[in-house]
Amino acid sequence: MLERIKDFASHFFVTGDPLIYGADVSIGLTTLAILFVLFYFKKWGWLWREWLTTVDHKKIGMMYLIASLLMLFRGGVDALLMRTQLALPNMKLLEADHYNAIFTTHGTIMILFMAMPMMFGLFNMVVPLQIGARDVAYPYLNAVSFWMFLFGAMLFNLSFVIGGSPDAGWLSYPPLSEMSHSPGVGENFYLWGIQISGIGSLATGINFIVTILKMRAPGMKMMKLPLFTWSVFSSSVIIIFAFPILTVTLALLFIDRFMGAHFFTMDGGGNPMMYVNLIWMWGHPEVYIVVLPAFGIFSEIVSTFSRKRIFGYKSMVFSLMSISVLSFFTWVHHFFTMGSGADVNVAFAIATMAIGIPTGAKIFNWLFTMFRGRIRMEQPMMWTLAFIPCFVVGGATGVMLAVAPADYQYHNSYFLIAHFHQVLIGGVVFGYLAGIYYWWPKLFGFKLNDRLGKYAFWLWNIGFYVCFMPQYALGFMGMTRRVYTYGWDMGWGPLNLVSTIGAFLMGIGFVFQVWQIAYSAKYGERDTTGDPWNGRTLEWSIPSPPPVYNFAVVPEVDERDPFWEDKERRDFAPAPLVQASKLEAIHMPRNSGVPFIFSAFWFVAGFGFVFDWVWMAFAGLAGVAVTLFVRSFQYDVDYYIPADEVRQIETASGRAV
Ligand code: HEA
Ligand code: HEM
Ligand SMILES: [Cu+2]
Repeated sequence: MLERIKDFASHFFVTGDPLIYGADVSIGLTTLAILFVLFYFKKWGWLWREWLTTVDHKKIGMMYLIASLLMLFRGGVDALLMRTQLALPNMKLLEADHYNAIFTTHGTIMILFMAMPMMFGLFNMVVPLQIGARDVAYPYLNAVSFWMFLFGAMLFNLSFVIGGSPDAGWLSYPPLSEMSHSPGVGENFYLWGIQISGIGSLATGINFIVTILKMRAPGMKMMKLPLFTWSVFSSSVIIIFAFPILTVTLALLFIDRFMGAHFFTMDGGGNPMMYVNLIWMWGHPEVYIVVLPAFGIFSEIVSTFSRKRIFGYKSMVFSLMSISVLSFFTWVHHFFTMGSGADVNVAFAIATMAIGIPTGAKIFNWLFTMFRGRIRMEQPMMWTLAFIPCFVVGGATGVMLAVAPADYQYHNSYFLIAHFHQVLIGGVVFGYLAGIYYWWPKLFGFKLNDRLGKYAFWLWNIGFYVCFMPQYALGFMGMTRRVYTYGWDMGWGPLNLVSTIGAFLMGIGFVFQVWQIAYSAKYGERDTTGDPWNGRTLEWSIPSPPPVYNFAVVPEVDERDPFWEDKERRDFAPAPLVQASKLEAIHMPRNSGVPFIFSAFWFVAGFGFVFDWVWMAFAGLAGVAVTLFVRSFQYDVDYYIPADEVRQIETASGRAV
């Protein structure tokens, strides 16, 4: 036992880097402060009843949002550390090893623990409201998904405090990620953190497909769905086909590492190229998983703020679905240079370029929607307008990369780094931010302050171009990705300095947004109407924030943009009130603590596997089994909100008499 404790303690002192000690101490102090507040104000019961056991899609959505903003902060600090190190030649801020760890955690966190949960947050906050449902199809599974994500993310982040971070890149190619080259525990944290949260993502994909197919309000045919909901559907379709590949790939790598198998090592008959193929069969679709919902958000916003129906609805749906199919046929473009041969490369190059066609169709549809519209420049619309040119340039450089012979030149250079940040920031981050600004008043009941938002907007936008445009040039000048420093003689100094300045501008933009949220919570304009933007879809027909059951009476739908059509029919006069006596009791899912405990046991099991403590891993797995067993005997999983209570809530919000 003593040996074990010593072994464990040694993990705290692996690197001897003052930066890490500093961060460890501040994490420790913050944790203590949070615990102190919870004890002091006796908030444990509240936390457990209202949040940890909730199955309400709105609350789960908010928790995803908070977690993803924290992860954006961590990923952003990583980014600024790297940019500071690269600002000048021969900088001494980070060691080579430390730099490797930072780009690995930055990339992994930004895609898997920032973009994915922010996206799931938006799915949860919006989809049931848009389709006139009272929750998702499987509210309990939804809670399982969230806690699996959160515990997976915590496990991954824990690597920073105990044991050392993974450092083999965000996709962890073997042989570098094999035991022979990465004997530390960092890779194990990577494998288990992603594995646990990945199961949650898969379950979310299934949940939303069923929700969209089965929970729509009467009359809402598939071709009448709001486009955001369509984009969630297309993204979920990719999830259910792509995430199982990830799960299997990481499991095989774990078996290599844990049991000395040879799936991906040359000795013993394995093949690292197999890993590269498998991981990109998930990795490429993954980038469309995160960008399609952003496209859906832009469609809603463009139409609302141009006060017009979306141009080309059917082609929008068709392009979403064709991108989700095409996204499975392009993965080889990530390794054109790894010897597939000219014929294979050509096939994948053409498939890759083909994605430009449906994407282009969407861009033109947005432009045509705005054409002759009465455009209102509110915050969501500003981010949408900023997205269009940014994404077109980022997409066009993607098409340049897709030219296989030319990719021999661009591959793994800063040209590539600039391409993917341009589509990820200009597309995904701008899109989700637009969505957050748009739906914030619905969920929280107040608007986010305009003035602070505009500062943030301009800082992000100017910062973006200042940061990433020079990187295209640096790529041509021969600067490769994943280098931790360079000499004066390379001539890369000035452009790198400019790039770093841009990165800090974006960082300041983020600070403004945090301030904006805090400020608006106190002083923000309250939304008393439920329809702050003159919206078109069902979520705007109910109060902000919506009552637990969302819709007191499930709406009947007969056309697209149902709420808008309804408003037009009554010439924008106030909606007629419901007769309180007609309101009925509402059937709802009951809260449960099992998803939290179940996922916590996965965390314990993952932690055990990370340190090779088999006793702990099996204890965790036993806990998982026991919670499943207990759950299977819980029959009391739902309840009715009495009609009287529904009447009370609806009369109080002025919707019923
Ligand atoms: C949200 C994320 C996202 C998105 C949307 C895209 C979109 C695209 N990407 Fe990108 N890509 C990444 C994220 C993304 N990518 C990441 C993270 C990597 C690197 C991973 C790593 O190595 O670590 C990468 C790497 C990458 C490579 C590998 C290069 C290399 O390693 O050497 C290639 C090569 O083909 C490529 C191509 C494309 C193409 C053709 C598109 C297309 O979908 C773009 C389509 C859009 C347009 C074309 C613009 C709009 C269209 C019009 C206005 C119509 C008219 C235009 C034409 C017909 C050309 N990407
Ligand atoms: C604030 C803006 C950002 C800055 C300044 C930034 C900066 C960087 C830097 C310096 C690198 C390492 C380059 C290298 O040495 O190879 C990098 C890599 C990466 N970034 Fe970002 N980034 C930002 C935002 C994002 C976002 C929002 C995402 C995803 C949604 C993202 C995803 C990635 C990925 C996947 C990698 C590759 C990691 C790897 O090579 O393993 N970044 N970024
Ligand atoms: Cu790709």
